[in-house]
Amino acid sequence: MSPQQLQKLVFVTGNKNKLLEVQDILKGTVDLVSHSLDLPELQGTPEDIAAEKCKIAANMLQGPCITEDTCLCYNALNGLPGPYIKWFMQSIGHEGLNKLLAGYEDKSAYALCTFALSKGPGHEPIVFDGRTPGTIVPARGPTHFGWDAVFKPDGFNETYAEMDKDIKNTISHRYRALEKLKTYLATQQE
Ligand SMILES: Nc1ncnc2c1ncn2[C@H]1C[C@H](O)[C@@H](COP(=O)(O)OP(=O)(O)OP(=O)(O)O)O1
Ligand SMILES: [Mg+2]
Repeated sequence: MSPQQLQKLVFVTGNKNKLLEVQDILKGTVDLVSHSLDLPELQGTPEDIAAEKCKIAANMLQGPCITEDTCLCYNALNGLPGPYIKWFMQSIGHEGLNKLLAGYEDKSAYALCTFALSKGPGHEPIVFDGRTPGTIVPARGPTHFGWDAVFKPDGFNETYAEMDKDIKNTISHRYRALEKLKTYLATQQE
């Protein structure tokens, strides 16, 4: 596809690292414009949170946009901390995220990414999710990106933080959700 044909999308997020990853994954397929806003997030299912966040962003921008919400879900805790991972991470850190599972044999978890796309104010957002299963481990690797250091995806020995970015970006929850978004965008262009 030539650069002129690239579809333009506005990604609203307050998180620089997320933006970098999404730019990397969509490179060559979508012309991504970023808009930094810290959007309010309701409580509820990951889908509801992502959709509502996108509605608010579309209203604020008065135009089409995408937003993303990330969850880290422990199987032993029926999916919690889930969408509240940001606050857990800020309050109890990597060690606390491990200690939460101290009373459980099952250390398995999944990373869940939910993108929402709104065609503009008044349009119901469309939601795309991606999941990567893994295990919660004591922190390993650089610690600058959230909980990446405590999540070891299944089939790998490294944590997300230790992995080569090029590999992470082909197996991550974010990559998987963006594949669905890309497929949807391609059908819109036919
Ligand atoms: N790939 C990732 N690996 C590790 N941590 C992540 C990843 N993506 C996001 N995080 C962190 C950042 C946040 O602490 C939390 C997700 O909360 P979330 O509300 O989705 O992000 P955010 O508030 O930083 O940005 P946004 O403005 O898009 O909502 O998980
Ligand atoms: Mg947020």
